[in-house]
Amino acid sequence: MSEDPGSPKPIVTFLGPVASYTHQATLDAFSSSDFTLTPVVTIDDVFASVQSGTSHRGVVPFENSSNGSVVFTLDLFADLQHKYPDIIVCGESYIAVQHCLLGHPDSHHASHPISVSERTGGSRVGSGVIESPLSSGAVTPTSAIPNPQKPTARPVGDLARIKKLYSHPQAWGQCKIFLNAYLKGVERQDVSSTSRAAQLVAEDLTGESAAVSSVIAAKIHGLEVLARGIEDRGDNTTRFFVIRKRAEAEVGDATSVDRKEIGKDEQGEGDWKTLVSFTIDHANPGSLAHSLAVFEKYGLNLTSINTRPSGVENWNYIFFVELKGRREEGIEDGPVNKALKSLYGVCRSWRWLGSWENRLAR
Ligand SMILES: O=C(O)C(=O)C[C@]1(C(=O)O)C=C[C@@H](O)C=C1
Repeated sequence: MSEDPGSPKPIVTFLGPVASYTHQATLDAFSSSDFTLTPVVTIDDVFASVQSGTSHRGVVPFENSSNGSVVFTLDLFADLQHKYPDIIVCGESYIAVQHCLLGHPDSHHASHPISVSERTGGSRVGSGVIESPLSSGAVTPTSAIPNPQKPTARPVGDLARIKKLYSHPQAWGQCKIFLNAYLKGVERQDVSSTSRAAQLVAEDLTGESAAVSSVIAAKIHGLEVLARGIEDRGDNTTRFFVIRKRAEAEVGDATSVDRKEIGKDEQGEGDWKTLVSFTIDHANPGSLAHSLAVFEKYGLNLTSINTRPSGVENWNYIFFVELKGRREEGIEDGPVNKALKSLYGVCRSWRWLGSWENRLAR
């Protein structure tokens, strides 16, 4: 991007504070010399800043390879309160997520020893010796679970002093084996991001709390890495979306669209992805099948499907499909455009949520 020294750099907001994984994704997608990278507290704040035009782009987590969808983000795309009608996806970024357990050094807590009797969970001892998870209840084979999964990471010190864990809810689900083996029964507090968790632990001078966070957050907050690589799978990866505000000319829902403006797909459908949400008449047998068949009809490969509550009626849903292909503005034809036009006949409402370059195809 060319820089005019006279004009301020465009703002990109991301789920902060700094050192969150979303921050890493933002640095992957935007150069800090061309953009002002601004942390905000919640994913909602990212959407709000882009919708209001305060920021040029936003970066939000969307999906983790082992723990699935980030439901907060899906709900913001579902937009049941009609707060974010113009938000669309315009890019993606994949970040390898290696979680660490961060805390204060053991010596910090030397004057507050905790006895074994204070422990719960079987794998924690207070002597400074790390009990092997292989001998803890968490990984003992039973007839129901003859081959329990064992953590590959081991703590570098005694975790017996840890009474409270902080992290983003997505992280718990990515570190189940380690947490179950070494910190079973320890109270968990959900916070807005993993870097916020590290910040809170740094502020807690009792030394009794720990965060599931990144090694970068450890450095920034002066915390010790008590265990490294505690995620269940070595290939743990989170996908992030870059979002922007739809321009006036860009239309994309069944209620407001001028159908002539629906654009055209270019060559190389596989190099692009598109996100669409739609709702159906749940009382009508086949309405979901017919909606999905529209994509098949135009040869579009669906790569994922998600649902969230519709907010209208219990057990009614808003469906999200991701497909390979691109919708472009101002051009008449193309399979994505045709599929979207055909959706009018079969679903209740739909919304185009963006088309972007497929980073996995590079
Ligand atoms: O908490 C962070 O650091 C984030 O950027 C959020 C988030 C997520 O929501 O998935 C991002 C990556 C990890 O999967 C865990 C948490």
